[in-house]
Amino acid sequence: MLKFRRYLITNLKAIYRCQPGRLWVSFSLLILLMVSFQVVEKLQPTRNCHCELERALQQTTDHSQESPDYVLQTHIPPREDDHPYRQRKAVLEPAENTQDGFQMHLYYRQVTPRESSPDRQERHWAWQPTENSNKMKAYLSAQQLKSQLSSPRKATRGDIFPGVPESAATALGDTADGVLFTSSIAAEEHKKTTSPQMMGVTLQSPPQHQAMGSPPRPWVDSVKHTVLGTAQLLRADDFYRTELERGLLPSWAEISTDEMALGDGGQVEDVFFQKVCKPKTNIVFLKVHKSASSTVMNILFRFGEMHNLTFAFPLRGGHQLFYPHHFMARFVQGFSPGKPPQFNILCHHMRFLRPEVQKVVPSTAVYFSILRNPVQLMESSFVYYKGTSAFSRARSLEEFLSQPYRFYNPTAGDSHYARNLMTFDFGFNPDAQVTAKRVNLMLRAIEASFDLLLISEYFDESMVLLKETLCWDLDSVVSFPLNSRDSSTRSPLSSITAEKIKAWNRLDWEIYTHFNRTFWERVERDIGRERLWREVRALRQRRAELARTCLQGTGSVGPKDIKDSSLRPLQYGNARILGYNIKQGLDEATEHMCRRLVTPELQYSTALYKKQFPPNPPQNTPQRPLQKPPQLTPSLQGMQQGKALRYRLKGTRH
Ligand SMILES: Nc1ncnc2c1ncn2[C@@H]1O[C@H](COP(=O)(O)OS(=O)(=O)O)[C@@H](OP(=O)(O)O)[C@H]1O
Repeated sequence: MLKFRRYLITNLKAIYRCQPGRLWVSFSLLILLMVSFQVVEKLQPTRNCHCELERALQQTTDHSQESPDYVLQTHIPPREDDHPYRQRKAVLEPAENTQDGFQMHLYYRQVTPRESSPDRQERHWAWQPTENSNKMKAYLSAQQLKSQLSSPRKATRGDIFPGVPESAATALGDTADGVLFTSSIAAEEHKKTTSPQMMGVTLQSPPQHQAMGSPPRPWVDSVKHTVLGTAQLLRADDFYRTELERGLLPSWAEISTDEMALGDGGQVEDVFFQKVCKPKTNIVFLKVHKSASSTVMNILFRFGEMHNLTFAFPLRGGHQLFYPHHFMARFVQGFSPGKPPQFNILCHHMRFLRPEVQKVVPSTAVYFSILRNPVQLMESSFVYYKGTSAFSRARSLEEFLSQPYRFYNPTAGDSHYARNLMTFDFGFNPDAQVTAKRVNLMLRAIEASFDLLLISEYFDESMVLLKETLCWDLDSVVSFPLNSRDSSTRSPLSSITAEKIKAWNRLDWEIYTHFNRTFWERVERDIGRERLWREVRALRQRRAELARTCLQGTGSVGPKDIKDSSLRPLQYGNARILGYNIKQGLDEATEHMCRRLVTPELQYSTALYKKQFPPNPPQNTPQRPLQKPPQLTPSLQGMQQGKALRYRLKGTRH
């Protein structure tokens, strides 16, 4: 060995001594270097490589790859009798092939980043003379600044202006007649510490840019995010521990915002926050099944009605957007392909398909959805969708889970209720093979399309986060739980069953655990625990007050005990769905408010539909004979056509 080494070195030396030898060595080294680069490049994780993403996601969503029968039916014009139980068997038309192939870039938001949309332009905070302040809705007068800065309470940087980065706080101190302001350093800090969608922040943009897209409380975001790095991720059960226990939050978090009066009486809340953002009115809510989505929908209905917003209703006042088809813009009543997106709120059950949704709502829309722990979700789904092919023959959920493929046929048109229902509703293939890559792609795709994912187990916390994101007030997100089952139709689950459900719904489980984690990170970043807790408490107080004002008895009652039939929710499957009785003798305004809080989804939707599309007044001219209505299967008459059509919301003309 030693001999060989010596021999090699001697020979190499000889080679290196002559000119061609040196050239040969250099050339070899160059080749070696290039090969190394190739290898390193191959090892890099793929970033933004849409071709790769598309290929992989096509696998995730193209059902036909795994089962030739399991293809979409979106080319068939929607009919009244389209229903969840119909088989999705059809050949795709070429024009829709791309969408049904469901490529990654179609799921992602438009490639243009959010901040480059007109109302989300990235705007650095900068000095702004007071004379121009009419452009700026949120500013402190020099007087207010001085009085705040000279306050005896300012012990720490955080105490001066909660959430203001140090560089910005310095700028505040330096100014005599400037308004808000930060140095580019602060803007840089902010950039580093906020997500892309938080970047459209300004305190001095022209009014038309303030209308949307400026998330509230920019400085709070930036400081909190600085304080809690991503290394210190929160878990839900960790969340309510005090910051002292966790030792993470700065001292100013202790201060109630109520105490933070500035100068001549303006509050930080008022000065910094409430005027910075304007309520968002363009909204897409993906109504994921069995995840408290009807309660969220009620919130959207009330807000939309109160503010005269338009809803993207299913054709002819149906109650689902031809679910389980992937969403198509033409499923929406009043949609016309030539016109720009025109509806404010899209919130009926649909199977998400981003490019089609974009045709219906303006590009400024906030996209959000709500998730539920797949264990509870499946327990609920098993009872509610007991009539579906997968569940109807199983005597219990346990029996189903013991041998799922005895009952479950992935090619059945209603199979999605029995497996990975959330995955399905987000537009993906619920029967896809679970690989890390696929899961990762799916999560990234959801993240790219949705601004906010709420968690039904933390419903009140979710509502606080929602109101922050939408820049709504607390009252707008107060609700009573709707579509809840009576306890007699709930079954407790053993831990073994729970594990089986997680394994069977693995894709849903991945979605849920990921967004449960990001939910708490988001809360931490945007609100902070102290304020969250205060607002949750306020929300619960408000709900209790409303319950005392509006409801007979202590709360929800069984369907037989609901006296007003227009308030009786649809009873479905084996579930007994609870409802409410409202108090007698309320004044008109209170009755109007209370009724809306407890009106079930179908009735409310129908009433709003009639308001948006008033029926034609009767004419004297002879009517054309009505077309024979298509036949519905009995199980769907309530769902699609809406038994509720005969109901009327008191306080509306229809
Ligand atoms: N506020 C609140 N917090 C937590 N959970 C809530 C809330 N409101 C409704 N729910 C529960 O959500 C379940 C109904 O979900 P959906 O309304 O999405 O069902 S549906 O798909 O529209 O039929 C249903 O779950 P189950 O009772 O387990 O079936 C409701 O109890």
